[in-house]
Amino acid sequence: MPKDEAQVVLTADNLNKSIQQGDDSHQQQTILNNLSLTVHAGESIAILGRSGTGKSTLLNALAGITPVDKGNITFCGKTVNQLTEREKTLMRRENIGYIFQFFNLVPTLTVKENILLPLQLNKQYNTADQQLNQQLSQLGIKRLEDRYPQQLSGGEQQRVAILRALIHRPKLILADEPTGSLDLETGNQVAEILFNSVTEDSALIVVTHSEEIAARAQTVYRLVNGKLVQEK
Ligand SMILES: Nc1ncnc2c1ncn2[C@@H]1O[C@H](COP(=O)(O)OP(=O)(O)OP(=O)(O)O)[C@@H](O)[C@H]1O
Repeated sequence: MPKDEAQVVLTADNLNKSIQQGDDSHQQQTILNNLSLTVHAGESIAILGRSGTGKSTLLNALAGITPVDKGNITFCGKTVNQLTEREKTLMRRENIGYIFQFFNLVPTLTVKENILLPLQLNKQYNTADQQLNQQLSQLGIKRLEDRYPQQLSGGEQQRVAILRALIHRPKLILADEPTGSLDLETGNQVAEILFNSVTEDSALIVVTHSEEIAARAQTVYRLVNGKLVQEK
């Protein structure tokens, strides 16, 4: 289906976000500058950009984690800015799979428990076990399923975080440098799983420094001076 005819999953209209620089409250750094974005169902988007330009801030804003100073975000027909914190938590839990740059695994849960957590929180019956076992094996972490996060390397934690973000088949997957801690081969396997998980009802936004990962995406933007410049 042509992109323009597909259902819209998320729109961001004229987002503005500045942060205070250092201790001087008069010095502001503009991170998002009238940034707009439309995400269609079935779409995969890569966002490139230099370190510190605000890519993680943008993902956090889209997920309703970081408030913006001005602008509107609509997700699944709801205006995110108007939701209560509780409603935003539920929205993320049910409809967003977020792969954080620093993984954010729950230290007291095993690998398998971490991955299954979204299903448990959503009171969803686990119908994904066979597929999960296959993905754990594919990513070389099946043998680690009973370990705790602190017993894993960074790259192993990253793979757990990826499977956890996908388990509840979210409408929107937000991935912040999902292959940053992985070798080339494992990174490619992860990218395969990530891009294959986009269905005609869901979408993926991946922040990456890797041109190879970006090349897999349908749409590529670069974040420059607080705005998204389309490259593909
Ligand atoms: N909690 C915070 N408080 C103050 N400034 C912050 C905070 N988080 C990020 N920043 C600043 O906001 C800017 C954007 O940071 P962000 O993490 O969004 O960039 P990024 O493009 O994701 O970087 P990287 O590619 O290095 O991960 C940076 O200048 C950073 O120092």
